[in-house]
Amino acid sequence: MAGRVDLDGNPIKQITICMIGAGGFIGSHLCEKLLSETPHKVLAVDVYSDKIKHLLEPATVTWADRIQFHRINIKNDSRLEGLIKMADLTINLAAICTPADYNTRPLDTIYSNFIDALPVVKYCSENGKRLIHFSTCEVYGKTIGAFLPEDSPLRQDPAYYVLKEDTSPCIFGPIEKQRWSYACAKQLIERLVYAEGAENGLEFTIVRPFNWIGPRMDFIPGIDGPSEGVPRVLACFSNNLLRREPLKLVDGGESQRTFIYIKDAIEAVLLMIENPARANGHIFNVGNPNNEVTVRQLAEMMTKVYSKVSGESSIETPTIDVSSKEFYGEGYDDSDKRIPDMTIINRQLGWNPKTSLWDLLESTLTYQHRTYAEAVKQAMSKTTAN
Ligand SMILES: NC(=O)c1ccc[n+]([C@@H]2O[C@H](COP(=O)([O-])OP(=O)(O)OC[C@H]3O[C@@H](n4cnc5c(N)ncnc54)[C@H](O)[C@@H]3O)[C@@H](O)[C@H]2O)c1
Ligand SMILES: O=c1ccn([C@@H]2O[C@H](COP(=O)(O)OP(=O)(O)O[C@H]3OC[C@@H](O)[C@H](O)[C@H]3O)[C@@H](O)[C@H]2O)c(=O)[nH]1
Repeated sequence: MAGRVDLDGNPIKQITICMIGAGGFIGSHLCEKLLSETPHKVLAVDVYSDKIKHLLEPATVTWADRIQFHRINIKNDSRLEGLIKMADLTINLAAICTPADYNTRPLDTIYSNFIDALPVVKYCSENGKRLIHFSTCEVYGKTIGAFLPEDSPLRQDPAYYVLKEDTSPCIFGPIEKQRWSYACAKQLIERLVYAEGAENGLEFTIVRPFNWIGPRMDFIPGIDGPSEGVPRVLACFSNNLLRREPLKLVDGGESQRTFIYIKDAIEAVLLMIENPARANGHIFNVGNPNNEVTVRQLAEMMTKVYSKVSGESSIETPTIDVSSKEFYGEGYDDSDKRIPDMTIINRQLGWNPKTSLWDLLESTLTYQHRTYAEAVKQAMSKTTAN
């Protein structure tokens, strides 16, 4: 760790980071990276700590003095301001961010993504502290191309679908499509952070993750989360594969996504943390434009990869179609296509993703199989016995 320098060759000083939502998927990987590869200190804030338990158990770690866990619900805890004051940088990851919640729990979604984030922005601004705020690629909503006629040749033109931080509009559906409650709340908090920068000099960076995936994402229903819960697509499909049941394709699985390996994405976040002069005042897309698939193609690839890593043949009918109303309920809608433009992050931080979709699925599904296969088998045999 000695002699670490930033992108401009200046020595990197040790800092203290208040990480809110540190116990989640992204937070757990970021904590791991900071503790194992940097000298920085982490004040980890979350209501859960299961995903960072391995980093907190003193017997196993050499960095025990560099991480503190604070079990705090940021909705209503006066200790939050004190922690932000103690830190040089605050990273806010806390949010309700699973699509199954957006249309079924729109109030919780809006409160979590906007109202609960307000004090964090305010405390950073008032105390002159730097903030890295996690937004989402969902703020782009649908592409302009989605509104062109099906047979329009312009649909092939990147100008109509590549998503650019400084020029693309945010296109959401009508209010009754409550899917957009999340995107809209995230958009408003982005505008607030940006305005605090413009009017009060807040030093900020906004991150727009494009489908980061990998180990520890969400939960497997009935194993380490509620049996009726609906996680994001990686965990939904992993659950189906573990239980040897067909993967459910919502509305034909035609939506397109670009998936990035969590470990590649975390490299980008570390560059933002350690290069404030290059990251402050910017909004960054963080994704892998080379890993685009339809959800149907994702299902097919995950089926093949899971077969390889588990040694089990795939089932006869690997996928089934299901309507969004049946799967998510009333008010669901979808982003059609999400390709991040990489100009700004390339220019400011010289960062590029590395891992192909096949490779990231292979390591992630190996993890899923090792972590869950036995527990799923036991849970299923119990259900059959009953
Ligand atoms: N994973 C992705 O691909 C992705 C994509 C776009 C945006 N994001 C954004 O990145 C951030 C982190 O996402 P993630 O995938 O790690 O999600 P996650 O659900 O795994 O992590 C969020 C964490 O925040 C905590 N949290 C929520 N409300 C809290 C509160 N009131 N007080 C304290 N802790 C609270 C949760 O307990 C959880 O551990 C979110 O803001 C999300 O919107 C993620
Ligand atoms: O079992 C499933 C689950 C999901 N899907 C589909 O797979 C696609 C991806 O679904 P995900 O659950 O990963 O969620 P989305 O990509 O729509 O949104 C996510 O993207 C960015 C983040 O802000 C959030 O983490 C989340 O909103 C959607 O089209 C969804 O309808 C299925 O076809 N079957």
